[in-house]
Amino acid sequence: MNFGRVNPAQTLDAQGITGLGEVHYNLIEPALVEAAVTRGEGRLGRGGAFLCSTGAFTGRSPKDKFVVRTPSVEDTIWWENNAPMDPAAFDRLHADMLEHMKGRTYFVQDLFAGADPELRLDVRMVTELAWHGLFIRHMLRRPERTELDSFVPEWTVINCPSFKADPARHGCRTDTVITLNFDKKLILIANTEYAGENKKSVFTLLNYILPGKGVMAMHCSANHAIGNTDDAAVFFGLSGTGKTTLSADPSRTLIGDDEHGWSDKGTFNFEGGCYAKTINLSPEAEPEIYATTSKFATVVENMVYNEETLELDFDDDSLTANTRCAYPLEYISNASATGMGGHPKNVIMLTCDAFGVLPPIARLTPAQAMYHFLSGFTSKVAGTERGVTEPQPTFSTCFGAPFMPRRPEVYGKLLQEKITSLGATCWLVNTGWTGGAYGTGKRMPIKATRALLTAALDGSLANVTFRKDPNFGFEVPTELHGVDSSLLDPRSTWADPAAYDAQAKKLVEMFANNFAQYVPYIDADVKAAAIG
Ligand SMILES: Nc1ncnc2c1ncn2[C@@H]1O[C@H](COP(=O)(O)OP(=O)(O)O)[C@@H](O)[C@H]1O
Ligand SMILES: C=C(OP(=O)(O)O)C(=O)O
Repeated sequence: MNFGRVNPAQTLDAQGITGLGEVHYNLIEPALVEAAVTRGEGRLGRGGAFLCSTGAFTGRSPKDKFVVRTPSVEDTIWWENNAPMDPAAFDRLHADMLEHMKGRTYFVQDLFAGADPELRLDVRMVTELAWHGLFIRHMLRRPERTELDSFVPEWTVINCPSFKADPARHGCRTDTVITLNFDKKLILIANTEYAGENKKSVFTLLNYILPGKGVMAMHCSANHAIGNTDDAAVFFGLSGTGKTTLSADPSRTLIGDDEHGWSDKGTFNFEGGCYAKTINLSPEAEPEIYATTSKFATVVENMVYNEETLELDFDDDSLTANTRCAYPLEYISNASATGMGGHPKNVIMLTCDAFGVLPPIARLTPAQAMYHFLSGFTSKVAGTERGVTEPQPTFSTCFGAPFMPRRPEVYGKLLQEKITSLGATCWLVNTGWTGGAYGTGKRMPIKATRALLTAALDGSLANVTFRKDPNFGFEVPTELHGVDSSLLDPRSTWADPAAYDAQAKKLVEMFANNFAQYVPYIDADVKAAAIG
């Protein structure tokens, strides 16, 4: 065994995981890159980035996710998105995985999940792939080397892509499984190489634990004004809607790109790194993210590259449209050193509207914000979810349904309390289509989205004229210097305004049908803000 830095009383043997071959504890980046290359998991790219392809397993599927039906969580889990698994089936899966793991090499990373020392979770990630170890070392928060001597993992995640589950024996739906057991404080991941599962499983866990402590857990990015942590903003959004792109704003300090908590003290990142989409990434529109793809140890996942020159092809989606790079936060020049900010002054909900109906930005009342938060109207974009090859309109509650194990109203009420008591301004931002639906219109120009967000965050947008939208009831700016005014009125961007009206009417009906499920659980003001 190769004992790297680890508390000797906390080896895997001490945790009852015995019989493995080599175990590498807490290797640092150069050693992980070397191990991954030596083991043939991928190759060194430009600048020392690590290039890997995960073949068939390039995305997530909601079918893979489970929470074990234990008495401690049964009444509080939202089974719809996290299917129940029988504890006995979990035990069989655990035993079979450990048997399969015998004699094989594993990589252990002991990490913190949560920048706030009072709320963080000490997590041990056990990965079969060296590059998964590298990925999660970028993505979670790295303890100081000295802190490892006393590190005691509270939760353990075992990720073994070479193990295939058996639905009949393990109580799952396919041979891929991601399952959380709150009694055993153990997460098992099998038969997927998608690196995103490593981070999203820990996210799901925190999304369960933190609301129990009165802390709002959010699928959002966050930043704050330079030199003023109190001027913070959060950007909710399902995968591919622009959390990473829009939070990496050179005029603001980046807190994080994907997972945050909102406590009595303010905002804090769960993570220590970013996981950006790289499909069609351009150095002009996103220079900082582009630059990370050739930095040392950045994990470049599923991108096609020239075998000789190692040049990355940003436009090639032949492996998947879910091409990614994972890098530590400090690779973005103006990232926060603490991962913490004040209470958000602005709450932004990013929606990728594939119908091309919603305006590029709208101001919401707190009740409208709650309505849109619970509705979560957006699109699944190509690639992240297996089988989704073009934008697929969806209502993903809390803008992150796959990761929210409690009932949506739990998150909704926490958010509503914070928005109303702290007086945050709320916005809905369409980063999806304009000028027509997907197929006829075009994607909202990033430049326009950025200009509108800059004006919303610096307060100047509040000074322009707003109109009330006849379909959705929210307020829409009619002009902003530097943004083509016609973009602000989506109806005028369509070649056929009558077709716009018909599509808007359909969307209003979709909102109403979807929202019926929340009506029994919500307050009168949110009911009054309902559309349709
Ligand atoms: N108007 C827009 N706003 C934000 N992103 C856009 C826009 N138009 C196109 N994009 C693209 O959409 C993708 C957004 O991905 P990303 O920011 O990683 O999403 P998330 O972090 O929410 O998963 C990027 O590839 C970005 O280039
Ligand atoms: C990593 C994912 O999402 P995001 O793009 O929001 O980070 C995911 O959904 O697998």
